[in-house]
Amino acid sequence: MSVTQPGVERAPSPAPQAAPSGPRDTGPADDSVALTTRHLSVWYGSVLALKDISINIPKNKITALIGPSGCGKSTLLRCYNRMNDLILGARMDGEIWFDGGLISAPGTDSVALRRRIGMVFQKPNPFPKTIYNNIAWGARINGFRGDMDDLVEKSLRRAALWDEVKNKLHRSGLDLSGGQQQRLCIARTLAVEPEVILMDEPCSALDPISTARVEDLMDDLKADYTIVIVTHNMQQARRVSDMTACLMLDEAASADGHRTGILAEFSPTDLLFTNPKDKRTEDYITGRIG
Ligand SMILES: Nc1ncnc2c1ncn2[C@@H]1O[C@H](COP(=O)(O)OP(=O)(O)OP(=O)(O)O)[C@@H](O)[C@H]1O
Repeated sequence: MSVTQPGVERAPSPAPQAAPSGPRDTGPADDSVALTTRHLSVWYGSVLALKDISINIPKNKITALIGPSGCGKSTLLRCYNRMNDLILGARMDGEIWFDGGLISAPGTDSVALRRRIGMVFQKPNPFPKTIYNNIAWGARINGFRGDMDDLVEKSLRRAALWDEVKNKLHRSGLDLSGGQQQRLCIARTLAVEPEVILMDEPCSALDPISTARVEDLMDDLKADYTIVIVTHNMQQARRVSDMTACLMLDEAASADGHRTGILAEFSPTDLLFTNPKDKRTEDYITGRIG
């Protein structure tokens, strides 16, 4: 899908976006879609980082975001749980819908949103706490009042880590290997029972065996969760994802060292890698541009 929309370089007014008027708009009614992104553009200060992105992230599938460095993959990912709000000067225009709510609108409760749309980062970042408390702490501050032992075990099992740590739950999470730490972070995310899990290059710091374990886990998790993963590894995108969005640098808009990303193509992964519709996608996946 080639995306060219006139006029989108214009920076939006810093004034808050007006809430939809009239009868409450509940967004697109398609049960197979978890997140609908319409004409999303993102600025850092006056720099347009992402231009006019429209994609539907399917429910209970894995969607990969690929593309050259600086094309805005992480920026797009962070829009889905409003992590960009934490970056001074970042702002977005356009719409993101989730479960009938316009989550891109001002006034969205980003803390509540992040409970439903969790995130796993590039570098495993367990808390400097015990394995048990890595799970329990987040659940507790999110109001969990049930059987904590049960929740810890369930989350660790779901993240395929239980057998490796069940006899050392009160050792520090930092004592685990990198791959185990990443699965602990996934377990911590699962403990809050999100609906969507965003993963920003979750395997880039891991060895091939740990990577394979996380990929197997992702495949297992998609029965219950929607997953969006940023990856530089095209083989990984091919192995794990159902849909792939290939972002590209917009040559016309990227200037003075600033980079603007656009969507080149959003297709089922097997099609994108075997029969890309867009020449830029083809050039990227065949290594002609990087
Ligand atoms: N906090 C920030 N402040 C200012 N500009 C930023 C910030 N984060 C990202 N950018 C800019 O936005 C653009 C997109 O960056 P982003 O990290 O989203 O791209 P990416 O495709 O994920 O890159 P990479 O593959 O190298 O991780 C880049 O030009 C980057 O310099």
